[in-house]
Amino acid sequence: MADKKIGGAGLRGQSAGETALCTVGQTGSGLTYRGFDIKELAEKATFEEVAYLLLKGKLPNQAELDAYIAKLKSQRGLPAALKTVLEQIPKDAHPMDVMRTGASMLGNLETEQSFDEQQDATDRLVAVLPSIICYWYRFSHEGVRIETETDDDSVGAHFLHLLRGEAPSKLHADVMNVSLILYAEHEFNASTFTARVCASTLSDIHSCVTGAIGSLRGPLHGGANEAAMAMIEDWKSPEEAEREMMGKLERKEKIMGFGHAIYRTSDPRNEIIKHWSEKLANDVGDTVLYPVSVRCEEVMWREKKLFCNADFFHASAYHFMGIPTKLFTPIFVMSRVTGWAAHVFEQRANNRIIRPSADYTGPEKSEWVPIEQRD
Ligand SMILES: CC(=O)SCCNC(=O)CCNC(=O)[C@H](O)C(C)(C)COP(=O)(O)OP(=O)(O)OC[C@H]1O[C@@H](n2cnc3c(N)ncnc32)[C@H](O)[C@@H]1OP(=O)(O)O
Ligand SMILES: O=C([O-])CC(=O)C(=O)O
Repeated sequence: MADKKIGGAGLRGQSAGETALCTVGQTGSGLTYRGFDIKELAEKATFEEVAYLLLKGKLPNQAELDAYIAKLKSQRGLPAALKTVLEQIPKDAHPMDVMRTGASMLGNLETEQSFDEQQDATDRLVAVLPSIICYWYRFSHEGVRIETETDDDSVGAHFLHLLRGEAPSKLHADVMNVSLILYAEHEFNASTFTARVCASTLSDIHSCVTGAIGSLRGPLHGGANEAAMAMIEDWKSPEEAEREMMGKLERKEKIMGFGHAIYRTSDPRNEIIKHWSEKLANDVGDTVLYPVSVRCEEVMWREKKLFCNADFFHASAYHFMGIPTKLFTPIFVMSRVTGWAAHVFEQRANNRIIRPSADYTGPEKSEWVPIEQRD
């Protein structure tokens, strides 16, 4: 891993623009949002403060934060036409596809008419994405049409409340808060880059976010938390986990939740979410899933010097809170929408259409053959 070749495939190691939002791996394994270390934010901030920091450029004072939270709380309702669309989506649809459709439909109903509306359009998205996924989930799985307004101040507690029909415990609300902070922003990752490419054509914010959701969905990116859970959920002991992991490595399978395009020795988010996963394991009296996860981490480091990324211990943490596996990646969306939008604002403020070149590998000259003479 240490002598990884930079450049070439995947644009790795190449700068594709400037950002004042985030540094990834600059100080070894560090992560900062607008200069604030992720560890400090995870310990001291609320997700709403972090969202404000990313979107509005500074930490809010108390009055600003109160007003921001009040605004988000007032915008959780779903337009009737959006509810109708969500009710058409089948139960077996992937929730990320529901998020994608929800963001896109909102763009039809509440179109961003000018870039002056970008902050308001983003606040609306942050407020309403939990409503979109929970409305669809509860309707398709339980046949109920839920009210999407709650009294919870935080996005995380609000999401759990909608999902379960009751306010969460303080522990669960705290874990959601940290989780949303950890997932909020990560420089030029694939989904954010998607959003910036879309923004560079001067497209609307809903198109940028809809495209970004599509990029986040894949198992090499945000979908890894769900894929990691699918892998570990059947393993009944650390010994079984070790055997299975060794088999996967021998077969040269990719193991989801490990490795990173930028970090080389660790992902700073892992230590934080792992700590919360352990707390939740103790809370629910788990003696299997957490030790299995820890063994996976040990085996991957021992065998391949590959480390857990942000997604791996998110799997067990969400599972301990009773969140259905297929809703894991939509939670990532609820958080990362703040980073995506902040990058869209940045792109718009200093825009040039993103249009790289390609190295051509096709034929030099092709002969035209009339259709009736073709093989
Ligand atoms: C929030 C996030 O999006 S974090 C990322 C979430 N994604 C995952 O967890 C999916 C699993 N991980 C991966 O597929 C990769 O590590 C990625 C996509 C994250 C990064 O990809 P790259 O930058 O191409 O990885 P990198 O160049 O460091 O890989 C080096 C070698 O390690 C291998 N490797 C990297 N990750 C893994 C893994 N999880 N399991 C097995 N082997 C791996 C690669 O196959 C490569 O081997 P090779 O040179 O023989 O092909
Ligand atoms: O930066 C990346 O490539 C992926 C990642 O960890 C993230 O988007 O949070």
